[in-house]
Amino acid sequence: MQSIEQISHDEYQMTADWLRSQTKHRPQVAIICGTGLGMLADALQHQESFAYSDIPGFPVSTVQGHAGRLVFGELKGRACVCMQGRFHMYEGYSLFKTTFPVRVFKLLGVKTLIVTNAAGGLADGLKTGDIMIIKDHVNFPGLVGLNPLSGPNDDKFGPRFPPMSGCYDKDLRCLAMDIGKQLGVSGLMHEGVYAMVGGPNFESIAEAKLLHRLGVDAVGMSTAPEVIVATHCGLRVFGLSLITNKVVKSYEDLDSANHDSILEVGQLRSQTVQQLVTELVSRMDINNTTTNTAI
Ligand SMILES: O=P(O)(O)O[C@H]1O[C@H](CO)[C@@H](O)[C@H]1O
Ligand SMILES: Nc1nc2[nH]cnc2c(=O)[nH]1
Repeated sequence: MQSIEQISHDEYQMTADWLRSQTKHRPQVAIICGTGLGMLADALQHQESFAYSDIPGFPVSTVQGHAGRLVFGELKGRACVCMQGRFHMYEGYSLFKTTFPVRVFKLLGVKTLIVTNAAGGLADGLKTGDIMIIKDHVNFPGLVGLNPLSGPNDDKFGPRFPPMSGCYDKDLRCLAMDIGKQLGVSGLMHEGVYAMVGGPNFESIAEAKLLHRLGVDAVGMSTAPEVIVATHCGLRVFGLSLITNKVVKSYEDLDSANHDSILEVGQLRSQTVQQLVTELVSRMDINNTTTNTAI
């Protein structure tokens, strides 16, 4: 079990207040950039950015490909905040710390969270470079009690037992698929189930076969805790995985996953993912939220 080193409401509030005092931007959409996808923030106009190390209470990024900056700005006139770098359990952070920014975003007035990640493809139909819109997740750490909502519930954020069915907003998933068609990239686009594992090692072949048999389409080491915390506090969520590698599922396959080529695939698809997210933000119903009631 994780140690329950809970973060108080006041600590989230203090970080949100500090950010409010430093920038005039009032974001309605937050975007978390996955490994190799930090360029999503480059599309923001009228940027103001803060190194994580300068933000009170924020953890710092330790993974290559995660710049460690919070970037405020606008996408087609819509106020956004972008995390250029996320926090992972395998870095040694508690799940409360890995998800810390999500509650800060809620306190800043964000209504929609867009999560992106690099993931290994397990489904036969997924190729390297494909984009998988996340329709659901399996939170493996959560199944054994490692959950960012463990410990006393903070009712100011949401209920003790939040439902997770429907946590990836259906309207946004449909809109993303339509945008993919209009951008001429529907051949790259799929919908599927993402599984979070703890990492930092990539899967053994037996683990890969197991995940595949369980119905997992893509696997990574992030995202599910952020989505759980966002859903708990009533944020609408959209998620996408860039398939950066095919997970090795056969003892005859001599290939193996590595972080450098994962970063390269991010680079290769940067423009497409950027266009997709920009269009999604500009065309989403900005005032629509989930039915989950919270502050
Ligand atoms: O999930 P993101 O942060 O996109 O990164 C994925 O890629 C990294 C491994 O190369 C791991 O951190 C994994 O989770
Ligand atoms: N666990 C895991 N995470 C990844 N992130 C990017 N690719 C992979 C992968 O194959 N497995």
